[in-house]
This record gives sequence, structure tokens and C-alpha cells, in this order.
Amino acid sequence: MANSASPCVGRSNLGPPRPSPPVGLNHDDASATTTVSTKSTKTIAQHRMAKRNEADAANPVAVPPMPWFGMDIGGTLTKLVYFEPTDVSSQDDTKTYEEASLLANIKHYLIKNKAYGQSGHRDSHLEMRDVLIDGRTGVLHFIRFPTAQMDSFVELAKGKGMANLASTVCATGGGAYKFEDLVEKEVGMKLHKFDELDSLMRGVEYMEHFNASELFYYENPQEEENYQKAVYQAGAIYPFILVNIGSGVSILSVKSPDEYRRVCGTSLGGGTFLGLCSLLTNCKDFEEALALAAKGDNKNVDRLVRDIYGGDYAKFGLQGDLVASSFGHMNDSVRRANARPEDLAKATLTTITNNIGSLVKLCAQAESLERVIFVGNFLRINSISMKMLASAMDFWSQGSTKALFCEHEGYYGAVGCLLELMKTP
Ligand SMILES: Nc1ncnc2c1ncn2[C@@H]1O[C@H](COP(=O)(O)OP(=O)(O)OP(=O)(O)O)[C@@H](O)[C@H]1O
Ligand SMILES: CC(C)(CO)[C@@H](O)C(=O)NCCC(=O)O
Repeated sequence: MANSASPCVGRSNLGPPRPSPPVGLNHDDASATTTVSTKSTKTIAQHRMAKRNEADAANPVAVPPMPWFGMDIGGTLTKLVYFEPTDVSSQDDTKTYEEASLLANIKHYLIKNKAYGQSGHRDSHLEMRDVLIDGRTGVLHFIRFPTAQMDSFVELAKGKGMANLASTVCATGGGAYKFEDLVEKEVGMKLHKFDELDSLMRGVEYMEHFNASELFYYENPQEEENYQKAVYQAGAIYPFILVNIGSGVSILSVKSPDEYRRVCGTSLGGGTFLGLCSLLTNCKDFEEALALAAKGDNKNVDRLVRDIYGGDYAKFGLQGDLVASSFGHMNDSVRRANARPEDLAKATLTTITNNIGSLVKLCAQAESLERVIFVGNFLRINSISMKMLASAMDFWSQGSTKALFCEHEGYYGAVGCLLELMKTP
């Protein structure tokens, strides 16, 4: 639940906070849920809703003042989620006028544009309308920029007088710690810090609960010609393995919205893909790396089982076209000279993706879990890896483990951190 003593995002001069409204998704109100989600009943979510409603009734506290931002400052990308209320005119308390002019300012800076400087982007295609957070209705906006540009962001925020709009901003990710002093000193804004994996969990819970078409999977993932993306509508998602593929990779075993463990991790993640690909192909960004990979053939770079066996290694079920040794051909000077940047990009993507797939398979087996949810920006516009992961999960589990992917894959931490403050104490 929200607590006005520790605002997520807020202006100190906006007057007394509003009392918490009786309904709202963040309070997990059952009636609100049925109007926004077509998903079937979820026992754990219902139990949680009931718990929250009880706590709300027993201990009504205020929602934090607007504006509401959530910021996830990762090793590679900074993700910013902004909640734009659309019910301002229906609010009848004394804050309306002040709130409206404040929100108009933000609209002018953030929502009117799709690009900010050289490298900031608003993912307008991901925008979510008519969302309910703590009884407020609005639009969620999704913005990202490279964390390496933090200095420019700080300059911009300072120049625009961000501290007059929001005195405190919710932040998560390693950068919430690393840049805390800089933001406070230069912009005059406090970062209200939340743990990145707690925030991730909260984001997943909210998004899959709220957005009926958030999760998807691949039908017939092992069939090259016949696979299809499909919305996951099965309802229950807990328990599951959660794989966050950012710069590095964290693998969590999730029992319920409030119970998880980080069971494994690997430094071979999205940052490794982009780093190695830049080294090997001179590509200028993630988009170019993926475009190269889409045109490449990793068989020109990787040594396959059939390169070693002349066919399958049938005794242990290793098919001939399986990669036996990633980059295994690259010690051969002729093959090395013939490998195109496209092939190197595809081999790099395959190496990183397969390695993550193997680790996830082991984790799912060790935890006896049959659903795996993949998040993180490595999977942004990366249908090659999603398809590979879906196919690998299906193959290794003989169809029993399902790989699920998410429409807002990179923004869960930022959404969750915006919501963290409003959870039941
Ligand atoms: N526009 C982009 N620029 C750079 N990397 C991108 C971009 N889009 C997708 N990526 C991929 O996403 C990865 C970063 O993912 P994400 O934002 O989830 O992680 P992060 O929060 O920065 O890292 P971490 O959680 O490890 O601190 C990059 O390493 C890269 O593989
Ligand atoms: C360090 C974090 C958690 C930062 O998000 C991430 O990059 C990660 O999980 N890296 C992998 C570290 C490891 O377990 O080897």
C-alpha cells in the first residue's frame, strides 16, 4: 500500500494526499479485474487480492501524489515508465488544478515526443490505455535510453527543471545505487530505491494479471515451417521459472507473487551478445546486430555434431545438425576468412541463446517446474532467440515445459518499481 511518508514519485508541495480509493487494480480489486482481464480465475492472485483488501480496509492510507514514474537503471538500458492519469477532470479534490498543470508539463516533455536526443525512445506501440493503478485510471508510457547516456539525461532533467515536477522518483536496477548521488546533486531529485528482482516480480504479477494478451508462446516450436505465435490464455502461471535476460542473466524460481529465489545466473547475457557481435562484425547497435544475424548462417562458424560424427550421435540422441562446438570452425583459417559478418552475428546469437537455454532447462528440471517466463530486453525484437528458446524447452522436456514470452519484456522492473510503493505493508 502507498505510504505518503515515503512517496514513490511526488512533489512535496502538492498538498495533502488523497485517501486511498476503495477499488483499483493495485489493490487487486476483484471487480476491476473482471472488467479488464479475460483470463480465468487464479487462486493465488485471488488469495492475494483478498489479503490486500483486508489490509486496505483495516489500515487505509494515502496514495502517493502525482506524477508517478518508475525507473529501472540497468547495466545497458534505462527504462522509464510513466503513468499518465486520464481521470483528472473527474477528481474533485483541491489538487485538481495543480495536478492538471503539472501533468500538462510532463505531457509536453514526454508524451508529445517519441524520440529524445540521439538515443532516447518512447515505445509508443507498447503504450497501455485504461490501466488502473490505486484507483486511478490512465495510460502507461514506456521510454528507454542507454544507461551510458545517463549524463545527458541528468543534464536534460536539470535543464527542464524536473525537480519541480517530481521531487522523488522510484528507481530500481544497479543504477539506482550507482547514480543516486549524481541525480540528487545535479537534478535535485531523490531516488526512492527498490530491489531490482522484487520490482521484476511485482511487474510480472501486475502485467500478466492486467493485460490479457501480455504473455505469448510458440505453437509447434520445433517445426521450422509451421510454428505460430499465440496468446497464452491458460490462466494460472504460478509456479514458474523466471529468466531475466538483460546485460547478464538472472534465473528465479517463483512459487507465488511473494515467494521467489534467485537460483542461478550467468554473465553470458544480452551484453555479451552485443559486445561480442560488435567486436566481430563492427555492427553499430543492437538492431544492426539482429539484422545481420537474421541473414546469417551459424553453420559456417559453429562445428556441428555431424561435422564430427558424419551424422547423428544416435546413442545419446544428439542429432547431426545440433551445434557440437560453438565457433568450433573458427580455428580453421580458410573458414575464418570465409565467415561473413552475418554468419558471425548468427553464431554469436546462437551461442548465447543456447547457453541460456541449457541453464534454464537444468533449473526447470531441478525445481520441477513446467512453465518458464522469459523477460529482459535481449528478447526485444529478437524473434530468433525466442523461437530458439521455445524450441529448446520443448525438445529437452519432450513437450512438457512451456516457454512463455512477454509483450513488454524489458519494462517489468520499471513497472514493478512504480507499483512497489503501493503494496500492502
Ligand atoms: N536499443 C538497445 N540498445 C542496447 N541494447 C539493447 C537494445 N535493445 C535491446 N538490447 C539488448 O538488451 C540488453 C539489455 O537488456 P535490459 O535492458 O533488460 O538489461 P539491463 O537492465 O540493462 O541489464 P542488467 O539487468 O543486467 O543490469 C542488451 O544487452 C542488449 O542485448
Ligand atoms: C548483476 C545483475 C543482477 C544486474 O542486473 C545481472 O546483470 C546478472 O544477473 N548478471 C549475472 C551474474 C551472475 O550470476 O553470473
